[in-house]
Amino acid sequence: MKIFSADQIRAWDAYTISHEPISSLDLMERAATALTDWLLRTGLARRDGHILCGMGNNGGDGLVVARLLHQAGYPCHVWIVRHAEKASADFEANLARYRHLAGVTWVEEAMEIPSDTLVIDALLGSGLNRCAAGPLAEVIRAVNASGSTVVSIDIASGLFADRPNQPDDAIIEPAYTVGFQVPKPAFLQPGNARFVGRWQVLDIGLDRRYEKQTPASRYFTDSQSLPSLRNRAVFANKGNFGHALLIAGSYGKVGAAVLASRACLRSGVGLLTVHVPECGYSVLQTAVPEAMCLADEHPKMITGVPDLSSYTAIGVGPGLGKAQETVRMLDELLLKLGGKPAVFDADALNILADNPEWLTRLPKNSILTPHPKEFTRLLGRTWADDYEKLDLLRAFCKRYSVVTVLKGQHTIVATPEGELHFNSTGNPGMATGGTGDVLTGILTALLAQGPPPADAAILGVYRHGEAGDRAAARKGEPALIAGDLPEFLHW
Ligand SMILES: NC(=O)C1=CN([C@@H]2O[C@H](COP(=O)(O)OP(=O)(O)OC[C@H]3O[C@@H](n4cnc5c(N)ncnc54)[C@H](O)[C@@H]3O)[C@@H](O)[C@H]2O)[C@@H](O)CC1
Ligand SMILES: Nc1ncnc2c1ncn2[C@@H]1O[C@H](COP(=O)(O)OP(=O)(O)O)[C@@H](O)[C@H]1O
Ligand SMILES: [K+]
Repeated sequence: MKIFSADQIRAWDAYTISHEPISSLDLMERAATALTDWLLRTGLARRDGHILCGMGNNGGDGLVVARLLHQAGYPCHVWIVRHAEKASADFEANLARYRHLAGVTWVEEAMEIPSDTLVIDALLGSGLNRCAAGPLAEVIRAVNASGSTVVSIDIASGLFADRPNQPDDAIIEPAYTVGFQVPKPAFLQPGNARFVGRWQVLDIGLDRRYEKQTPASRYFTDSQSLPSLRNRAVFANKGNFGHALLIAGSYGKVGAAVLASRACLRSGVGLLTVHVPECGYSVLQTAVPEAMCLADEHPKMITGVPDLSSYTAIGVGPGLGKAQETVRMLDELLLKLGGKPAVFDADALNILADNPEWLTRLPKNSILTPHPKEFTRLLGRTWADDYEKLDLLRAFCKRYSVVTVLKGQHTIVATPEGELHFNSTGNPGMATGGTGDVLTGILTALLAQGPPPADAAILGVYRHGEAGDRAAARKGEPALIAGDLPEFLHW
């Protein structure tokens, strides 16, 4: 699914209005009807709730929701904050319609909000063009202080859809954000967690032709937009699915090699060889009998690179450590890789960060899988906000011609062409040691089977999160451990 900017979404509304065709008033009715149905379906609707409206179309949505809830037997208090000289036409039309049913209260300062009620936030939507100030800011702060359950329509009032806010901006902190059609960039930024809550988007029937014909550089990966794994032909043999080599583990961290290996084998690879320090040999042969094992001559760390000619993809990094001998091994690996597809993770990334001049030696389209800390090390700097992080990520991928998987809640797959793919699966239960090693195993297996690296990364990241979601559903988030993930992979 494409992710559009606030301007593009506005243009999409306009396209639908002129091509369906539908009046803007009827489109507002459709959006607010979908939202009211959601409130009724989830059981959040209640009598005596508070609906807070601004004077734009977001406020117009609020007035339609007020009317529909009233008609459904849930009359609410409607407050309108006077923040402008003039209201939007659709707001005015819906104010007139609502007034047939009940009154509204205009305010120019914060009102009393009870602590145990439902607040529907329709103050400001995607039309926000400066930070909320004056009475709007007062009302926003009063809502946040009330402790009520807040549902924001379209986006939390005060939150910019596609650019950073300042730390002191007045922004609603909702329990839920209910947006329309597609997620807004703001929903996906870790720094906005407080201002988004649990979010979802409702289909309001915006014209699909606009989505098809409008270019985007940001995507949301859901089950509908996944690259697929090649079908396994009936007469296939193991030679058809690649031979992966994992280079992983050091004394005390052989588990990382085991986790990556199990995940690799559960991701369709034909053959797997794992290169571990000598101390990991019997561990690996016992824990993962399906894998072949090469023992390094060093008892505790990996110091050498095997002959790479028979491998179709290489994964390096989990549990490696950063001993001098291992640093030399990575240098040798970069020399020997040629153009082979490869995944670099964990200490392989930390070694690259210590030797940034090696980044230009990475094979084109290599996959790098840093978490944010590792990414700051690779960059040699940090970022001022989530949006700058995305700019830096794009520039990094372009400069080194690599695919970068920036891990987190919505893991981002960034391509050398400048596309950003935000993942939709995964949960906080996965914030536990070793889940990244599992991802490396998955990605190495997929690369070995030959798809374009960006597709392998998008698909692998999605399935990794999905396995985490299945594991969490079965065991509960706190009980989830990395070893569960390979068992819950399903292709
Ligand atoms: N017909 C349509 O195009 C649809 C629009 N929809 C709703 O329309 C909303 C966007 O409507 P608008 O473009 O009217 O935008 P808003 O409802 O966000 O209001 C913008 C108005 O407030 C002013 N404003 C912006 N920032 C302000 C600030 N900090 N302090 C005071 N005033 C400020 C603007 O100048 C403008 O007059 C969406 O968020 C969505 O809720 C939905 O009804 C779906 C269909
Ligand atoms: N809150 C979260 N929501 C979704 N996924 C998460 C969350 N926290 C962590 N993850 C996922 O778990 C994995 C953690 O990887 P990483 O930090 O490398 O762990 P490790 O180094 O212990 O293997 C990543 O794929 C990340 O996307
Ligand atoms: K809002």
